[in-house]
Amino acid sequence: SKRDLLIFDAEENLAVALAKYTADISAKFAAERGAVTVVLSGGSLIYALRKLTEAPYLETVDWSKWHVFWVDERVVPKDHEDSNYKLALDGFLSKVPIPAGQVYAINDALSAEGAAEDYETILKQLVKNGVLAMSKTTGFPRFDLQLLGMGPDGHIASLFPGHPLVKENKKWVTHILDSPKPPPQRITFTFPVINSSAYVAMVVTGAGKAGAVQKAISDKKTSDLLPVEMAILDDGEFTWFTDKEAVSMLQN
Ligand SMILES: O=C1O[C@H](COP(=O)(O)O)[C@@H](O)[C@H](O)[C@H]1O
Repeated sequence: SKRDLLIFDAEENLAVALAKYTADISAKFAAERGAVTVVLSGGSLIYALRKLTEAPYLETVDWSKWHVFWVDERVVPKDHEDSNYKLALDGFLSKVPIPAGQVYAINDALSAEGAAEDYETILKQLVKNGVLAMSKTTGFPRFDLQLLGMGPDGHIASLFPGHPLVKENKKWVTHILDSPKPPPQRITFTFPVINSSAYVAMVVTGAGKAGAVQKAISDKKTSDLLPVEMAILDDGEFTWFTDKEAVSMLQN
């Protein structure tokens, strides 16, 4: 597993580089597999994807090959202000021509537990269809690219510091009823799924996240690992996309 730390002078430059990175990975998997499985988080990540909706990528990316998933979702109606689906639809998905049937939103009519089970069933069907790859070593699905953000507390997806869900090692998708960040009811991919990915971009900007970035990037590991420190890919490339503010607490 390879890890890279990219630091940009300005968020604008980060967004430009993130678009090229995503387009290159998209071209690789479209050619190799005929499908590109892309996982989105909610939060600030969606704004950072804005350059993909402009020239040249709007025309050059083969959007027809994209299959879009969420690493986590709040259990609210799809048109609710807290919905990660709505955030991505408004800021990204409505601006690129991905076939609607290849955008896998949660079933918002179900309970959190039901929605997590339903989402895992959809993933298993896509493995059977050959759209979604499986990791030969972990036995979990292997997404081509996960585009993720991190909260100031070091949480990723809806996997929060000190929460028992960070230890889930059987389910692909699980649910949480007591998220410390509202809204409380969510579904989330588990660590084995995140860590089976081929590529992960961890997109983190702003001074408010500098403490978690410092802890995550430090060589000195303590037993109280932040969720972002538990994102260790089995066989993939993990790239931090950061700005100066986010790395302002690093020593070198
Ligand atoms: O609640 C959530 O927060 C994280 C981090 O969001 P950010 O705005 O601080 O980048 C996000 O990655 C996750 O998908 C979302 O549900």
